[in-house]
Amino acid sequence: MYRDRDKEMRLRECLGWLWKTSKGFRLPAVLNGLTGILQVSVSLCFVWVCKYLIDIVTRHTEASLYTGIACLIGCIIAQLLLSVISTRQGSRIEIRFRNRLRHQLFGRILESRWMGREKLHSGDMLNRLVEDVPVITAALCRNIPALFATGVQLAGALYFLYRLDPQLTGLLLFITPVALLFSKTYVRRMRRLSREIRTTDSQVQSHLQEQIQHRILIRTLEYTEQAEQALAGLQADLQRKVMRRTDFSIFSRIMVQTGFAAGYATAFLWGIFGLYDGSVTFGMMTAFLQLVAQVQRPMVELSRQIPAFIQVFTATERLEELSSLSPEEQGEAVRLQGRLGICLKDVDYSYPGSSRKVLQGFSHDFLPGSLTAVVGETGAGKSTMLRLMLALLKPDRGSVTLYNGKEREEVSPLTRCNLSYVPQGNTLISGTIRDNLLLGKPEATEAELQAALHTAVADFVMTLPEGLDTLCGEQGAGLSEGQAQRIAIARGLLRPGSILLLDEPTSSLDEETERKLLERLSRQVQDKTLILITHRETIAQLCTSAVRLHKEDA
Ligand SMILES: Nc1ncnc2c1ncn2[C@@H]1O[C@H](COP(=O)(O)OP(=O)(O)OP(=O)(O)O)[C@@H](O)[C@H]1O
Repeated sequence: MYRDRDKEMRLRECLGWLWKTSKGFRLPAVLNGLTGILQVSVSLCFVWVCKYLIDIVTRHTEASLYTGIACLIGCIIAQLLLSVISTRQGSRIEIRFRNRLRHQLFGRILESRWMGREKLHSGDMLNRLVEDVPVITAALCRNIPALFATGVQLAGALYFLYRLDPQLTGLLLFITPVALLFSKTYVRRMRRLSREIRTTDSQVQSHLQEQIQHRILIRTLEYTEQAEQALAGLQADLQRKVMRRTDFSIFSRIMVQTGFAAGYATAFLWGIFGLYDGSVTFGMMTAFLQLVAQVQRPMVELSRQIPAFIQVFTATERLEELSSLSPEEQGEAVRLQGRLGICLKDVDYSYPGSSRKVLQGFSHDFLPGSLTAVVGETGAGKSTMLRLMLALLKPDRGSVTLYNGKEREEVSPLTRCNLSYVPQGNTLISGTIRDNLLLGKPEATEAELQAALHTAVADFVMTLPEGLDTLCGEQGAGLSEGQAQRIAIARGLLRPGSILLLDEPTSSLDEETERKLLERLSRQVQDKTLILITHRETIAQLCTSAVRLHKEDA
């Protein structure tokens, strides 16, 4: 009982989501459906004109043969034109809808709240954007409008056939077991199989993405063979599941198509005997055969489309999960003027699902214009503290406040514009060094770029043959760790925020470069408040103050 109710609810939710998501594309899709209906009407006219012409030439009807031929040519031209219009129109709506949906979901992923850990693997998210979005858009822009046209074609052909021979129509309907495809058991089983396939497909993509991204590491760990074996295992699982669904749909389709074949044979024999005893004209016989094809084509189409429609529900569930990722607070950025301080007061924080308090009753006031070193053993909560300042995480208790001489503002995603963050490790993106720097300040001048590079002790960039236009690969490939780190610091310096957060900025630098960096930062960045995480006491001593975090604080 419960499972049924649950499923029905989910189905309704899926339809609701599809309805909401297709806003702005429903009217064009309906218009495309109408073009399809028009196409169907013309093809039924064509059948009627054929019968009419044959009846004229076999002297069963008296009328103008030339008018009939003109109508026949008219039908053929109209069919061609409508087919061109509907294909063009369909693909235009579909690509626009696909782009919009992907754009919306991409935005939602980028804006979603981060709880210290991603809910879904990035490969899985990518798989949903690449594979599930087209399933939805094809269904809404092409398959559903085509389904309406198919329904009209079926109804029209059945009506026409009924007018010619009610008994044959009844017999055809009885023989075709299309209802099988609508049965609850069929739909339920198909949905389960589709869901399993999509989940495994995501696992394959996640595996591929992760192993390709870390292929050098994989090679150095001599893990290549195992990585390939793991892929083979996942792919074998995917293949098994796909074949299970294929076998199931072949079985259902064979049942339906056997009915169709029997229907065609029945209509043919019916006509033959009718012709023999004179109750059927040649025109009627031609119409019979054409109409049976017109009834069968939509039914075969329907039986082919149903598994695709069931996949729409699986895709909807997967995309709905992306679109329901809760977004961060949206609104106008709150920028505070002048030098800023940031004050943490009685802050407690534990990551979701963990009882361990990473910070407990932590208080410190990072004064405006100060240069503070945050030191502490690994795992003491240094990076967590920066994440709280950036409002990526929210304290369980206590407050984190930004202030200047006049205003105080609790940190939120809207105050993030006041902070500039240089995370640990290599964070360069593929493109030129200039592209990377401009991420910090898109309108920065050449002089500003060079000044930032100088402060970050990254003057080496200007000595490279291509200078600022030197290309670097993903994650700064082509540069040393220490070079990439300094370019990332220069990018952070360009950002307009008044507080600069540096998470272990000197981990890949030699002592001399490290000292130079610190000197330049303290001399040339006097309008900013600097907070830097370090493991080195020598660096801490160069700062104006130091905060020490201990694991036992937890
Ligand atoms: N996303 C997360 N989910 C759950 N626990 C986490 C998460 N990130 C960090 N932790 C835990 O929180 C604690 C503090 O981590 P944090 O990264 O803040 O330490 P850290 O002092 O910056 O360490 P390090 O010097 O090694 O960078 C650690 O025990 C870590 O296991």
